[in-house]
Amino acid sequence: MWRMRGNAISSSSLWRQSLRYLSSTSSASVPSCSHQVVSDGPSTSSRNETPPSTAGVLASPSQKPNKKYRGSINDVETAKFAAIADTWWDHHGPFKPLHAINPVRLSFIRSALCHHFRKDASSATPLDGLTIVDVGCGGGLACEPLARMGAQVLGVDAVEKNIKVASVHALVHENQEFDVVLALEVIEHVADHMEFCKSLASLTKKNGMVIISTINRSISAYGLAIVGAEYVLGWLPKGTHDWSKFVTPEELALLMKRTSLSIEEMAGVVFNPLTQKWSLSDDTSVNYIASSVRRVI
Ligand SMILES: C[S@@+](CC[C@H](N)C(=O)[O-])C[C@H]1O[C@@H](n2cnc3c(N)ncnc32)[C@H](O)[C@@H]1O
Ligand SMILES: [Mg+2]
Repeated sequence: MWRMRGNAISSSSLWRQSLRYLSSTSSASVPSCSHQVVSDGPSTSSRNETPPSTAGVLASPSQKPNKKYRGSINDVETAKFAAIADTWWDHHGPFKPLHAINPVRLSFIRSALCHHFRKDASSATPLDGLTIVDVGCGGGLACEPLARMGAQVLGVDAVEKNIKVASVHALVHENQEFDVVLALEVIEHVADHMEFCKSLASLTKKNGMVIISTINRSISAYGLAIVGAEYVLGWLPKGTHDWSKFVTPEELALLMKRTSLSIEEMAGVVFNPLTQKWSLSDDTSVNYIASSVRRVI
């Protein structure tokens, strides 16, 4: 059984961290995220500038899948993201909901990582020394603040337009493993949940952490995340989500277990229409986030 996180956690401190810049792992075979500068120093990118240029991909559909990573790419899903890739950093554009939940999920991630890796949560750069790969990073909304918290962050994505990285095949081929593997709002867009989870596990060091956020396959999620967000409020383009591809917390726990990952903590990410604010909650009926650990066998 995993533990639940019920209290809202302030995330405003995230934005007051002293600035560190996104840096890649040192291996030449691991390409860098286009939002980053490789060494410390002033960033060459900013949130308001043009989105990342294009180049590599997490796993191009045209590439032959290898044993460890079979891609799990759904072309219909990735086409949706390719079509709106120029809008990642528009806070009022199609990715508005991701910008809105970002501080909340970052606070979960920060706290889970500090707890698991015994890091000093009061430090300005509590994630110093940790390597993170953000799978399905999109425009890098999570990469940048995590790098400012001291982590070395690599963003990879299935859509070339989203970010400039080489194929995850290269990562896996090189047996690249990370302390932390993130997949935020991605699993509901992949072709095969199990294959995707296997690839996440294969990128994780023993005792490393995998953090996934997604949407529950519940009636409330149909009403709020699809009818409400896409058709009534217009927060997301119509057709962004397919209810049948959502994953329940129980299914996620089973997927994790089958890939040697065990869920440590889970929290709901809820919207309060009165305050118009998002917070962490024990209500996982719609959006939720879970941390899991790759157990040493
Ligand atoms: C809803 S967006 C989330 C972006 C980012 N993680 C965030 O939360 O800000 C989903 C992203 O997953 C990517 N994606 C979809 N299928 C993928 C796959 N099989 N492997 C890697 N990325 C994938 C899409 O291209 C898109 O950028
Ligand atoms: Mg989604």
